[in-house]
Amino acid sequence: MVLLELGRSLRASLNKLSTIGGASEEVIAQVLNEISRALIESDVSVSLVKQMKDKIAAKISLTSDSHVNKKKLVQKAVQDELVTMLSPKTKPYNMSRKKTNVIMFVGLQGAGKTTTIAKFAGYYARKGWKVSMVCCDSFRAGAFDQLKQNATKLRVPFYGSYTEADPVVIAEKGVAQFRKEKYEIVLIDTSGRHRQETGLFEEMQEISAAVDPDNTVFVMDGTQGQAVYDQAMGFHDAVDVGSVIVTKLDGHAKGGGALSAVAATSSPIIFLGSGEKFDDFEPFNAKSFVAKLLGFGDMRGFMDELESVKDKDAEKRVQANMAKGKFTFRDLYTKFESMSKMGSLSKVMGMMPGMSGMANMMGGMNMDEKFKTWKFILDSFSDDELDGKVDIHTAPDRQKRIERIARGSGSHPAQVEGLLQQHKMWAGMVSKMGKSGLMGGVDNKQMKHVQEQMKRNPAMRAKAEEMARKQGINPDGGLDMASMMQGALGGGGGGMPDMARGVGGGGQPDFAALNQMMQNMGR
Ligand SMILES: Nc1nc2c(ncn2[C@@H]2O[C@H](COP(=O)(O)OP(=O)(O)OP(=O)(O)O)[C@@H](O)[C@H]2O)c(=O)[nH]1
Repeated sequence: MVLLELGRSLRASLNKLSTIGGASEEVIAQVLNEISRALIESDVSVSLVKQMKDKIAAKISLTSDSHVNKKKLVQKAVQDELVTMLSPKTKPYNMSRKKTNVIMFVGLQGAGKTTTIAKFAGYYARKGWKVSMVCCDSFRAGAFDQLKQNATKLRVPFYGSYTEADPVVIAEKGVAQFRKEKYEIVLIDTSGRHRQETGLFEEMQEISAAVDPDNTVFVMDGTQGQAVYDQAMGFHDAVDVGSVIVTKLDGHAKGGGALSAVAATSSPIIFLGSGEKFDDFEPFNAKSFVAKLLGFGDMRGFMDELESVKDKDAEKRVQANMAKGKFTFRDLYTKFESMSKMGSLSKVMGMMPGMSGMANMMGGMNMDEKFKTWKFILDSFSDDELDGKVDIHTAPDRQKRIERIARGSGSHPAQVEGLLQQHKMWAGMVSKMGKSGLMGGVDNKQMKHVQEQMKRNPAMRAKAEEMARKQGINPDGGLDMASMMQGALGGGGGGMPDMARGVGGGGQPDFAALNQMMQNMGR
């Protein structure tokens, strides 16, 4: 995830609250100082950090009740203040599937516009939108070739010209063509300049007047930290900037400053770029971002993402199977497909409670490659094997089948064996949960009942919070308890596949405790 260093420092500071026996005044002061230092190192303005620290300290001192868990209080206050600091005041443009959404990208030279357009195109194309690109950068030789190359890789149609020098003409023609062909998204790449100069702004204004974009996205280089504030304001004043994408946040020390500075301009940040690859791109939402930064996972973001990419019919089949305690190889394939549509695996894992640390730890280890290999392997299964009509785990000709699958998928039999072992583990978990009735999910009425019960019964709530923590879910992470339970249980309402906890050998869910709890809740 982006801002690895900052996240690590913040988490390490907050963890001190439990490791240095209790949360005395001194420990809290020390933690707040460390948090402030980490933010300043990430180039967040000193006065902003000071304001934030004062607010957190005030919130903590207001609570005189000695029974209140101070660690929780500090965590919640830090989380809330970071969210406030990073929350842009304006709402971003919401794309509609019923029209052609024309989106113009502007920014200084080298900020990453062309790369970002490709990432943006890939992100929406994966979700099934009809996306196209227009290259109006006639200033930089090679810009059209770069866009063309990206578009070809992504299999997205593009428009541009080697001979036409007027970017306005290119923009008009390109947009007209894709409107006629009923594309849902047209992305316009404009040229950048070294500095904010009149020529750049005039050209942007002319293109804008010619194509009347639904949204103008300002792409800015996050490595400049706080300094981006002036740049953002400059563009904001020159063209009607509707949203911002901050790039190059991969491990860069000044990322925190760039984000807080953009938020201070009231422009909504919509995506963050964190590398040169198309997958190094994630939607920005202050709450989810902070939850991930502090290592709490982002269940809501995960659920929203999963919801937006999944094949509804296939997921229904998986849910029905899982409710019966069944988990076939085809179900596994469906889960892989949904997850790979969400982007790189390390990103997906970063969204899962309790998994963000592991995603970071994985660092160089390429889980995405492993995932891809597993998909190729599953592609070489027969229909009967995928649907469990032939149980490959127990088939008398198991070894022969493994060898056939390995040949078909260009992999090693040991890799096929590895996948079989993983499947066995996940299927075992699903079977246990199916038997205990937990995989059927929890409907809204039951959820309401649970919520009511929790309100009336603090002991039950405390137990639920403890349970959620055991499942790696942060009860203070902005989710209500009922949704958290749903997350913890997996499956319910088409939520998180419980197998997620098994990826990479994570802990097993606490079935006994879950069962006990559901019984307590009157199920
Ligand atoms: N590390 C990193 N590099 C990035 C990111 N986004 C873009 N880049 C790199 O930044 C350089 C410039 O990116 P471009 O997309 O060509 O920038 P541009 O804004 O289109 O440039 P002009 O067309 O000259 O205005 C390229 O080498 C990209 O690979 C990012 O998020 N992280």
